[in-house]
Amino acid sequence: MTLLFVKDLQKSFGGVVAARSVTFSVERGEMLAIIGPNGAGKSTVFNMVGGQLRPDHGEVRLDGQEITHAAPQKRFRRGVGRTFQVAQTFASMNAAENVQMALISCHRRSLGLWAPARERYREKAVELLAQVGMAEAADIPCSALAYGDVKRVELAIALAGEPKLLLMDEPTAGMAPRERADLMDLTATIAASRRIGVLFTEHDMDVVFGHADRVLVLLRGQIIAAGTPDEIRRDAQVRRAYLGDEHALERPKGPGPA
Ligand SMILES: Nc1ncnc2c1ncn2[C@@H]1O[C@H](COP(=O)(O)OP(=O)(O)OP(=O)(O)O)[C@@H](O)[C@H]1O
Repeated sequence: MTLLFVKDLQKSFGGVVAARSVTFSVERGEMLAIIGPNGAGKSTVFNMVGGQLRPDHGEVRLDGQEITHAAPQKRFRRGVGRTFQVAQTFASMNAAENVQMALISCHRRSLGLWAPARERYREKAVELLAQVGMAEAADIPCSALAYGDVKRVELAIALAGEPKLLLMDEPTAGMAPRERADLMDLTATIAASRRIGVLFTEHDMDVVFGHADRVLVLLRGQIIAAGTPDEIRRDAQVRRAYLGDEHALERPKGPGPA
């Protein structure tokens, strides 16, 4: 069964139609990018899937179950995880404690109260950090980590909730080019091995064309194209939408200097 199915989503703000008849799906293990010029409606669609915005019309289904009007917390329990544009870790806590907090909040009902918080889920947290290449940073405060490493810790935090679908809002914003490629390679490997569907918005075309399995292009709230990175790069309507930025759709040249 399709993991995420979005049908006919519609959202207006006053007179502005931010999303119009938006229909798409995400399969398990698939990386789907939503792109489009500024104001195209990417955040609007993304937030309707995450539950931060209520659609005027249409439906959102996860694993066949309707979640169109479910609050973000309920979606989270159903398997929708999310990372944000700006990393959301607690700077004063170390990497392991940040992941432990996420694990404690995910498993809160099955916990006894006698174990000190510092020990709860420590092993599982370090295991998750190892999966994102950060096991050695377990005891380092997040405030002392490089930004790219904080984003990896954030990925481990998102994985603590065992998501079926991971929403990533501009996952590589603020990162150096090599760090971007590394984070997205890691995300793709984890998505494939755990069969997690990943829906992400992204302005960096190297990231999109280098890491998405499929790309959706929005323009003025409507999907104008959907396909593989190569199909999208060749699409005349998409090229016109990006007119004025003629390099935006060029083939990535591989990782540049960090
Ligand atoms: N809360 C809001 N109130 C009024 N208008 C809004 C609101 N949110 C979005 N819009 C409008 O809806 C349209 C789509 O906005 P949206 O933020 O979804 O685009 P976007 O593709 O994410 O843009 P960007 O790349 O600049 O982040 C824009 O015209 C925007 O001004």
